[in-house]
Amino acid sequence: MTLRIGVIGTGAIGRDHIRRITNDLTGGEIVAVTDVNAESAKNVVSELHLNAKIYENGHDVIKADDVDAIIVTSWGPTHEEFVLASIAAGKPVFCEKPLATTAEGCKRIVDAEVAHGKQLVQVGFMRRFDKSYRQLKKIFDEGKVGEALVVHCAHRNPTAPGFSGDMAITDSFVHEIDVLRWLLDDDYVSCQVILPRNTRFAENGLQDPHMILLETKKGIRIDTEVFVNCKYGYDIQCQIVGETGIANLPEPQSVLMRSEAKLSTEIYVDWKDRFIDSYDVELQEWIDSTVKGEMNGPSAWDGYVVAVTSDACVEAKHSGGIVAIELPERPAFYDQGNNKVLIK
Ligand SMILES: NC(=O)c1ccc[n+]([C@@H]2O[C@H](COP(=O)([O-])OP(=O)(O)OC[C@H]3O[C@@H](n4cnc5c(N)ncnc54)[C@H](O)[C@@H]3O)[C@@H](O)[C@H]2O)c1
Ligand SMILES: O[C@H]1[C@H](O)[C@@H](O)[C@H](O)[C@@H](O)[C@H]1O
Repeated sequence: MTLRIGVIGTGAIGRDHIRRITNDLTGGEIVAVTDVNAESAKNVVSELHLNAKIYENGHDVIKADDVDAIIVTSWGPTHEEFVLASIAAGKPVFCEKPLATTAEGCKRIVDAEVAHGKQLVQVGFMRRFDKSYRQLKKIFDEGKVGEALVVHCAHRNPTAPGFSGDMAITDSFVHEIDVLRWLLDDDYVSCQVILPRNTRFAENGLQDPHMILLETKKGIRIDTEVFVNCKYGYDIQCQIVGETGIANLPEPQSVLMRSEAKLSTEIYVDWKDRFIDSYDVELQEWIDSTVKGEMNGPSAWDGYVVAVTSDACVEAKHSGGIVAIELPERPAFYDQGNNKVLIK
């Protein structure tokens, strides 16, 4: 069976997902697209040679009889509305992060999904599908470094065009919030944000870098340097310090060069290149599981937890204090074990 997919938002990542589903993946076909910028939707259809209908708006895509599942890749503030409409229509929906821009919005989605009675929502936290994170999780789960005590991370972008306010937390650090609780099988209880000396390359009054500290239920301490104008490249680091050893996130594979009196390897500069395989795996698994009527990726509950944690980090940044992270009890609905990504 081919999954007939409607895409809402044909900007950077929407177009990229359409391209991979059309050219690289199997089992899915883009049959409907829309964008508030009609020209963008038209260009995607013609440039990628899609056999897809262009709709006036997202709600018409969701309602279309020949659309089995939805991908939401519009701007963050529009996600909640389209995800709620997809649940109301009983259609599976893959929503890029953020699930909603507020924790309350994410909770409304969780409540709607629970009331619907079947998991329909997957959130686009692609690091869980990254080969290197999966290798790290496998080593950790096999007990090769013992129980985790401390985790050191870095999230570095070369530049941050369009960033303002707290986006280093709400747009970038959200990936660590998601992937670390998945990696460690734990949840957060508190956070603190330390503001180091600012780089002269930070624009629009941005603070850069941030040092973000998280404490988990099991007592693991996590420190992350989020540095979005680091200049030298796109660099994601993660090191688990365990009771019996240390496990590092593998570096992306790259040719080791001896040239001009230097031993060197390249560093990616674009997150799209660093995570290209992860997006492929993420969407292939989403298509495959959706066709089987399952939902295996990051759930609406995971999207909600990220939003609550990210709000707490923003509060901690502005207050300078340690902020408690409080979550309601996870609904039993999400305990069914079908929202765990299987490790390959
Ligand atoms: N998982 C990741 O690593 C990752 C990476 C990049 C972006 N994202 C997320 O994906 C989303 C899109 O990001 P982007 O970089 O593609 O942005 P973008 O601005 O390039 O594209 C967004 C598109 O949505 C369209 N749009 C906005 N409102 C709409 C509406 N109501 N209906 C239809 N179309 C609408 C815009 O016209 C634009 O073409 C963001 O939420 C972003 O955080 C996730
Ligand atoms: O910091 C960037 C992240 O590393 C990417 O994965 C994208 O989410 C991008 O939107 C962020 O700006």
